[in-house]
Amino acid sequence: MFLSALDMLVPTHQTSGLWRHPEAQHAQYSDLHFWKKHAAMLEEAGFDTMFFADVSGLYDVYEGTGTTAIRAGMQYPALDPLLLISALAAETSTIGFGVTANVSYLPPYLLARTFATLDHLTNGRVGWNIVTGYQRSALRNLGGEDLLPHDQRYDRADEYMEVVYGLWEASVEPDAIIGDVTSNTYIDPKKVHPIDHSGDWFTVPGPALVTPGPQRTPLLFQAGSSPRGIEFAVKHAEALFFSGTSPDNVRQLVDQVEQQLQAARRRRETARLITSVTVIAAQTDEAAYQRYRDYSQYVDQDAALALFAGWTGLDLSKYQPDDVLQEVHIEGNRSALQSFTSMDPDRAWTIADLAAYMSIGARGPVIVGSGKTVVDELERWVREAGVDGFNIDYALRGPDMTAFAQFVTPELRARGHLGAALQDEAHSQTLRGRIFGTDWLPQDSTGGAYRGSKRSL
Ligand SMILES: Cc1cc2nc3c(=O)[nH]c(=O)nc-3n(C[C@H](O)[C@H](O)[C@H](O)COP(=O)(O)O)c2cc1C
Repeated sequence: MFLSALDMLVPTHQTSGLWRHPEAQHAQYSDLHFWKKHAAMLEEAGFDTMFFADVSGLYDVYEGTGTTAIRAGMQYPALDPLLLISALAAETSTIGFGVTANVSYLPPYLLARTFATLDHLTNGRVGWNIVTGYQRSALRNLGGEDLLPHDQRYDRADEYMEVVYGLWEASVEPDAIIGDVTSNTYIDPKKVHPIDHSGDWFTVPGPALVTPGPQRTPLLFQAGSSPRGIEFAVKHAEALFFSGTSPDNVRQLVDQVEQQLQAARRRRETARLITSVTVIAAQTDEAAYQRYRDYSQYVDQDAALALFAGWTGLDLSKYQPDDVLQEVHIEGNRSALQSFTSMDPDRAWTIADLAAYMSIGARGPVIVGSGKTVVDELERWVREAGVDGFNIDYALRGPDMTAFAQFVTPELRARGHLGAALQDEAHSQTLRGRIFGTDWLPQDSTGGAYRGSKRSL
């Protein structure tokens, strides 16, 4: 079972208001010592990856201002997760690091350099969560006016991928460094190639600034599940993240992905389908429910609505609590809206329902119980939704993940769901190697096909 620990370098990621809980250590998000200990604990507990979300703007749609998000520490302040990864790599040896970086804000040449650098420094343990963004607030601060229309963002992202594949797969040959003292040649210039990319959105001659790391292309994650988002994911992603309120809800996405994989002649085993769940675990079911009830006293529903408003672009402050959320055309995060509308056709979600649901764990379910109860429920999700694993979210950052390690992973291990790859010492220790058994993108993947398409300087 693929196990990822979801987090973000912010005081409040998805569960709102709990920074006020007596056990909360809300300053942890900017504390390197906390992250180092946390990474080591998650690795020991058998997690495949830490997964860092990121946004580059303020959630300022709710009431037309960012006040609620700022007050609540709702994904604000947001530190840059890319800068944390080397320190965590030094503290760990097998866990991977999925990091979000946005193609709408960072030029592909620089993003390719940053991830190639991290691939070297982590010894091949970095992954990239490819996002196109949904916040106007971010773009306004980067010299832009407005987001591109939803589907066009993915068109541009497709071309972005051509550029980075060129830089990672086709620019510098892995054996370019020859270090030949006799001929005074550190790098063989014949093995360094321009990419000469010139397209609708980008002109990048190359060559890449960094030699390929152990994975060349970092493991590719993607989480958009609108129809265009799924099309993009099937073309590029190796780990696909979903979020949905029920196994039926997520099953619809899994079915769409599986059909499209088949249509693209891509084998199902080349993708890992992962859904988000918030877990509140304890020694017994009763103790876990006690924690859940305790947490519920602290939630901040306005902050939850500010998050949803920022995702979708819908200012929910203008609705009445009894108004039913409708599927409308939006240019923001379509899968967030569809989770509570078209993907859940048997239920009419009011704004009050949404606020209550979103307050703990945002779009995903909350699983509460002992290790046995939690693993029973995770197994049910695997059976009914058809997913390969989970992005584990928390309500309280430190205590809930520690409880997961203490109560849930021993049960997962006992049932044979964890740890096989880690015990195989002969196995490659890159992230892709551990998940798929191969360090580089397969040659028949979209990115792998770029390998060997060399040009001369
Ligand atoms: C588990 C998960 C994590 C995500 N993390 C981020 C993130 O860190 N930054 C971001 O901009 N979008 C993030 N998203 C949003 C998606 O990348 C995407 O923008 C969103 O689902 C809208 O895409 P769609 O309209 O194609 O559905 C995440 C989504 C999911 C399900």
